[in-house]
Amino acid sequence: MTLFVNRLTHLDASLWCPEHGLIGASWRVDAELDGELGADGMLFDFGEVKPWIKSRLDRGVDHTLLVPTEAPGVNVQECYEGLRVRTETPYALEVRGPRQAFSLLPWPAVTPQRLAEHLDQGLMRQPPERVEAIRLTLSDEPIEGAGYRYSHGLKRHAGNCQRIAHGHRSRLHVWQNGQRCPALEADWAARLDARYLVDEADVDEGMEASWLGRLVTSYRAAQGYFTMSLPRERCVVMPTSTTVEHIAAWLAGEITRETGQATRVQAFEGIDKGAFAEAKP
Ligand SMILES: Nc1nc2c(c(=O)[nH]1)N=C([C@H](O)[C@H](O)COP(=O)(O)OP(=O)(O)OP(=O)(O)O)CN2
Repeated sequence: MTLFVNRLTHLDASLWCPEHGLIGASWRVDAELDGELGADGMLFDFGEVKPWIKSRLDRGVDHTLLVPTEAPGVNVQECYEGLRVRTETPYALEVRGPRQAFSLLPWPAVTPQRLAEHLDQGLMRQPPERVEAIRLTLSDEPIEGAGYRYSHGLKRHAGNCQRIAHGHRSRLHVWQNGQRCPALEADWAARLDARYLVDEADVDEGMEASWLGRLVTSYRAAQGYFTMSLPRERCVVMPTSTTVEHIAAWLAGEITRETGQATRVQAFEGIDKGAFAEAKP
């Protein structure tokens, strides 16, 4: 017998892509489970499937930086903070932070298919009674218009959003005069795609970093000390923290300033949630 649970949860993470560098990802998680029925006529109570899988994903890869350790130029070392990840191509990045902020994956590149198989194997190490196999499917939300894949860290968040390099793949909706503005949406999504969004308060303004065209950001949060260095051109510095409320307000303000028109923005943080904001000239 095979049981299925669609839209079981979402996974939000960042990954190192040998082609594009640091990118945010949000995947919808669907699950299939194989096994024999028990005396109650069930394979595994739906009420238990979801918390079992979600709790393991939340304690594992969710809100981590997914590091393909066999990708060209990727180097991982233990360090005082926990782990240090360095990359070379397509650009040099260094991230340091507590061990649990990283998922080290022995592959040349992270793909949703490989990650799903890896998660299946992890879940099957301690399967519930009667479950003989599990297959997760990770899929991107279909985005018919503009979308962008950003990374960030929220140092004040009590949970895993405090990790300096986690991210999301998000829609962007913009209205002016009551009409959606696809050209503005595409323009701003392109400006934010594969970018690191950072609060200016968390930028270390060292002379050396600015001469080399790099941005260094660091902070202490409940899980430990985090620091990251990457090319300045890969970052978008905001005057506030990078909660989705602030991203929406910042976008509405910037678009209004550039176009001279009142603007309403719906910013998403991954799939199916986010914030609205409005600005006037
Ligand atoms: N009001 C806000 N709440 C939260 C924000 C935010 O910007 N505004 N941001 C975060 C984190 O950035 C986090 O990445 C979002 O994580 P999320 O997917 O919501 O995590 P959950 O585990 O809470 O949700 P599930 O999708 O159910 O796993 C957090 N909160």
